[in-house]
Amino acid sequence: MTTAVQLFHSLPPIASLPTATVPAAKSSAGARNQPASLHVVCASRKSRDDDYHATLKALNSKGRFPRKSLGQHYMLNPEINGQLARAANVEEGDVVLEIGPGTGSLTNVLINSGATVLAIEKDPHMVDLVRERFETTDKFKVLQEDFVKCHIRSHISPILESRKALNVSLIRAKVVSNLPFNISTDVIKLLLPMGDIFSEVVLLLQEETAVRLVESSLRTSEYRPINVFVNFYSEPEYNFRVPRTNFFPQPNVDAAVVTFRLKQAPDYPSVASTKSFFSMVHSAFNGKRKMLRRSLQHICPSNEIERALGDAGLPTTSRPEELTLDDFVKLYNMIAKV
Ligand SMILES: C[S@@+](CC[C@H](N)C(=O)[O-])C[C@H]1O[C@@H](n2cnc3c(N)ncnc32)[C@H](O)[C@@H]1O
Repeated sequence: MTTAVQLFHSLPPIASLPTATVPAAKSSAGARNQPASLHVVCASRKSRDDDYHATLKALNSKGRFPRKSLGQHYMLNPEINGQLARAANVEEGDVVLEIGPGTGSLTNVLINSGATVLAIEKDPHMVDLVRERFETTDKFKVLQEDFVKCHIRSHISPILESRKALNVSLIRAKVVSNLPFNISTDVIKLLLPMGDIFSEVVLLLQEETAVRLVESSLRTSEYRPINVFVNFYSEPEYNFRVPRTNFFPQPNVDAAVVTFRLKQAPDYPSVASTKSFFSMVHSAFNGKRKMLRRSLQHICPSNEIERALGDAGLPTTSRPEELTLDDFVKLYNMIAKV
């Protein structure tokens, strides 16, 4: 088996690594392809922390080689970790959930920003690695669990409660993570409805996913129930693109940072039942080519659906990809029998 060290010797020296491009401030989604205002040299010459060599050294100390099945693409650029922390405005006293700390490069930045970090890591070897790395601080705890299966509320709530007992005004935690791409949709579905315990969710996602979640427009084939879901529970913002050259090993795709500012329950669109609302949205998209008056016939007769669409100011021939979140809410409130 190839070890990290063998691979390391087959890789180019740091000085020849490519340049990562990161805007200094949050950009609007539309600014994605404009020239960035700050050019950051990959594996910064100033900071050797968590650069290319340090990452390989850490992996080798445990005899580990990155596993594809665990989405192990480690961040080599400390500047991007800093940008992730800044996107969530991480500051002294914050409680941050990190999914998949890996070698702890982002964790280190979060702790140095003053946060207490709860990390959930599936790979037991990486759990050992970060546990040893941060053993001298009481601002770090790692649990060896599959995030998708763990009960995150029961882990975070006691930490927030203990803060309250100390009269600290912190009410909600933040999430900052460089995620394995293959669990990102599951993570988003789990976290976005938790606006009572999380204020911001900042994720490094596959770029295509980031664009689909934040920018998908009406009347395009990319517009899906997940877009209705994301806008129901949060205000998403595309922050910046992260070229694939910043990871080890290099993935086949670029990444991007997205911030989801979570709404709290009183700010959710008013529906009698979120469960039956999203069930209606899914039914509508199941018949993608169908008009709503047909695909939602199991909820109420088509003439009533036509009337409701008309009352909502929409054509009676509307299809799901033509409805905004507000349109779906209006339609649901007129036709659902909860
Ligand atoms: C993309 S790497 C990022 C590592 C580190 N955060 C970094 O920036 O270099 C993803 C990390 O998530 C871990 N991981 C993969 N699947 C996971 C899961 N279901 N639950 C928790 N952690 C997981 C991997 O072992 C790996 O450490």
